[in-house]
Amino acid sequence: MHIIARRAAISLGSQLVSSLYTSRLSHNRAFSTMADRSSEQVVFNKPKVELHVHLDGAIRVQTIVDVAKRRGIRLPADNAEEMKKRIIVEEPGTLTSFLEKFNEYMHVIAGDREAIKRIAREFVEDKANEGVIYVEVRYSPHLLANSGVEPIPWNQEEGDLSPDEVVRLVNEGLSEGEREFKIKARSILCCMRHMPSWSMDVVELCKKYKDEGVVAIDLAGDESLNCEANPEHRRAYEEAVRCGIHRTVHAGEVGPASVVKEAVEVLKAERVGHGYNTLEDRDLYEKLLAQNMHFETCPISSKLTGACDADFTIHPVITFMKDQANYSLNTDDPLIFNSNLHHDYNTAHQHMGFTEEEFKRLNICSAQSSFLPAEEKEELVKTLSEAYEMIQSTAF
Ligand SMILES: O=c1[nH]cnc2c1ncn2[C@@H]1O[C@H](CO)[C@@H](O)[C@H]1O
Repeated sequence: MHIIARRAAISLGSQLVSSLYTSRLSHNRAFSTMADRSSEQVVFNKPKVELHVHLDGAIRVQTIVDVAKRRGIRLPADNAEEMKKRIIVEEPGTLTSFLEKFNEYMHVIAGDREAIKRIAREFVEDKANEGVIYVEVRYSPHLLANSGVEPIPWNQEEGDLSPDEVVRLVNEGLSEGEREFKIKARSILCCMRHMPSWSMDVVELCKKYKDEGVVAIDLAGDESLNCEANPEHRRAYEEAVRCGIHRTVHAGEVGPASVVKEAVEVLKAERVGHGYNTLEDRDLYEKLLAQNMHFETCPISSKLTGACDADFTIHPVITFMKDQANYSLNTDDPLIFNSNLHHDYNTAHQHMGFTEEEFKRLNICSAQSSFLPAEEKEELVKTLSEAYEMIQSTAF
């Protein structure tokens, strides 16, 4: 009964999505994520899976402006268009300079219960509008809290919103969005490379909320400054393994292949966030290909963070595609990249030679590599296969 209901929800989601779509994004839809890509073609107008996107990098600019007004927080710009100009990265830079962009707005959202729930709900709406039927969204509960976290982030005054309550609020917002927009959303909790003292807390939160939508642990942040995982991160990942918590790690985005090797061999990552520099170590790459390791790639992000060459025609994801590797296409931080998932797919199509068949294949790979329980994963794969007309749908 439960499974049928879930399945109905997913199929309804895909029907809804396809019925809403034309080959071009409507202005409203594009505006809802503040990415003015209204004239952009939609090359893959089919249900999709997204596995690597940061909640705090996927907030609507309008929401930041609204919340700042309500809370009486002064922003350097008081309208969305001006604020957007301050936040977005338009030219390739570095991962370090990109990460500084979070300083522009995180103090507005952090510590505010209504805002946190709102960004989670709106996130699901935006993903539904991009044709995503299953998404795993990640964030650091500590970076949205203002109590029970040391140091308190974003120069906030101490308040009473703990990382634990942040997770509950995000879960509520995501669940509301799921019910309203008929797609499935799960979350991944991030440890931060520069804050090893938070990592044991993060794994405890993953354990506590395992049955309420939290599916995995991640390690995010600037790997260029922290090439080797701190022992506290290692301990958190050991605990995750011990308790059956799924694991992904940002590695080989800007750091060398050795970070990927450590992620897989020491931290026991089941998926690699980005992973482009794996290609620098042929043996490692071949080993990971043989293991069917999943790479969560983010083309637009990789250009703007300077992780990869700005010339998309020589992008590492082309090698993944040619080798028929197991990888996904993702937005990473659509707010800061002024982007959306269609833009990543369009780029892959226009500059990297991606075909409709490859889009289908990589989405099936993504579903298979999701952190859903086996039964739900099977349902997701089946829903995609049917939508892609890869198997006959069987009537009950
Ligand atoms: O591309 C990325 N690489 C590494 N860290 C990132 C990236 N995008 C966002 N974050 C970091 O992850 C935190 C939790 O969501 C964000 O606050 C940001 O610091």
